[in-house]
Amino acid sequence: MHVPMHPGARWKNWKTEMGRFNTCMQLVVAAASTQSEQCLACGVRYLKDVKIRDLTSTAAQKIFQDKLAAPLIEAIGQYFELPKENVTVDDAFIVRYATDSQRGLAFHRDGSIVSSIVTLSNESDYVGGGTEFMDGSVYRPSQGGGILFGGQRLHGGVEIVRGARYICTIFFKCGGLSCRDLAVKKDKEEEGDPGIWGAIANIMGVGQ
Ligand SMILES: O=C(O)CCC(=O)C(=O)O
Ligand SMILES: [Fe+2]
Repeated sequence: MHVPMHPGARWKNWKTEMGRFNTCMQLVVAAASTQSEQCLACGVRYLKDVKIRDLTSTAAQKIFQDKLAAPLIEAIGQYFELPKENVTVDDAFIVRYATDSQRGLAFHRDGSIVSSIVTLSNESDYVGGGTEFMDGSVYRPSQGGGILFGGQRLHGGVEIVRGARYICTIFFKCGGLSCRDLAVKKDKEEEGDPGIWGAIANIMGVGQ
């Protein structure tokens, strides 16, 4: 199996592991039913992301573990030359883009060492969409296909123009190494909290 890693790569064997449509849809349905349970319990409306660890379906949890996380960790060990026994899922989500809610995602870095984005929707279910990198390349794998890339590489979600696009986004860490603290710090800065170094820079009157 050859997986080119720059700047985002299709992971070609993934389709056979997932069994395509049914398995993908099981994850989407599990996300939707988790969401409606949350609705009943607390009135919160599902709009965007459902964490894999919050999925109420144990079958869906198992699909994620067996068909996605485990084989992806193998691929990460192989292609990123990381010790696979130390690579774990830090966080993972089912994300929905739709014209009536979030259409896309601005350029950003993930709080991960390596990220994977896997298409769950059928390609005829949406127009537009895909993962874009700074060199202008856009990856739009068909249902059951995915990409792996270094989480610190700037990337964004292209806006969809029709329909709904479901993806599974997975953030991997390696041992104690994740870029989560960095990501949280950057988010805070963007929200106007300058953080300790920013505060010192402000006091001293120097820019960062
Ligand atoms: O929509 C995409 O393909 C990008 C998603 C993404 O970058 C993320 O969820 O962190
Ligand atoms: Fe991302």
